Amino acid sequence: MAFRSRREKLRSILSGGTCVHPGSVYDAISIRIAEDLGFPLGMFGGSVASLAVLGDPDVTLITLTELAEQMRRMSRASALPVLVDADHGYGNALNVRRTVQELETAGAAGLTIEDTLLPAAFGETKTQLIPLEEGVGKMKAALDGRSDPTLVIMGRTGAAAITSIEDAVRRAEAYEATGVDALFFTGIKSRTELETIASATRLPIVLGGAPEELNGLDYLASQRVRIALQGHAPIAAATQAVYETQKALREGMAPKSLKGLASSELMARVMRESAVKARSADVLEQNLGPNK
Ligand SMILES: O=C([O-])CC(=O)C(=O)O
Ligand SMILES: [Mg+2]
Repeated sequence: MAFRSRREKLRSILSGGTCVHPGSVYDAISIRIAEDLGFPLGMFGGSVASLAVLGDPDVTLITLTELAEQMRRMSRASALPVLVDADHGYGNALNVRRTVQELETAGAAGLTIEDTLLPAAFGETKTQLIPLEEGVGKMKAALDGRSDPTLVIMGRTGAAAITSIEDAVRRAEAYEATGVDALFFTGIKSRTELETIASATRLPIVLGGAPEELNGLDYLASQRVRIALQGHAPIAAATQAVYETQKALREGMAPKSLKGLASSELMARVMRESAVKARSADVLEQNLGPNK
C-alpha cells in the first residue's frame, strides 16, 4: 500500500520511548519545508485547514471533501507522515467511518476523532461534549472504516478543560478499550493532571496545546507522551510575511527593495525544481526525436 511506510513511521514514534514535536503543516509548501527541516511528523490541524482552505476561523465550516483534498495535495508533495485533526469526524458515527475512508485514501498517516459536540449547538455558548457512549461508537466506527491496518486512529477528548479530569479519565479508558492506537488530549493544565491520565491508561499519549508547566520532552516522554503539539505558528508567520510584502508594494516599494523574501535557492528547493526539471528533460526533450 502506497502510504504504509508513512504510517509505520508514525507508529514507530508512538511505540518509541521519546516525545517529538510535529511540524505544523497545511499545504504543499509547508509540508515540504517541515520535511526538509527534519521534522519526523506533520500535524494538520483543523484550525489551519479552515484557515488555509477557506480563510475561516475554526468553527467547523470546512467540509470533509475540502479537508481530504488538502491532505491529498500534501501527500502528493511530500512523504512526511501527517497526523490529521479530523475534528468530530464530520457528523455521526457513520460519517466518522466515511471520514476515515477519505483520509486514508488521501494519504494521512493518522487521524484524531474527538468527542466535542460540533458544530456548536444552538443556544450554547460553551463547548459541549457528546455522551461517552456516542464517543465510543465513533471510535468503533473509525476503526471499522480503516482498510489499511497501519493507519493510526486516535481517540481524542478535551474533557479535562470542559467537564473534569475525572471525566477525561473515564472517556480515555472507554476509548482505549475500543482498540484505538493512541489517546489525544487537549486542555491538560498541569503535571498532576497529566500524571493522573497517564497512570489510568496504557496507550501512547498525544498532547494538544499544553501550558508551560508541561514543557520538557524528557518529562513528557516519562509520562508516555509521544507527540506534543506546539500550536500553529508557521501559518501566522506566513500571514505576517504576506501582509508585510503586500503592504510595502501597495505603499509603492519597488519589488527589488522588498525584505524577507525566500531566496531563489529556497524557492527552488520548495518546488523540488531540479527533480521536476530532470523529469521534464527526460519525457519532453527526448520526445522531440532526432530532429531536435
Ligand atoms: O489538532 C490540532 O492541531 C489542534 C487543533 O485542534 C486545531 O488546530 O484545530
Ligand atoms: Mg481542531
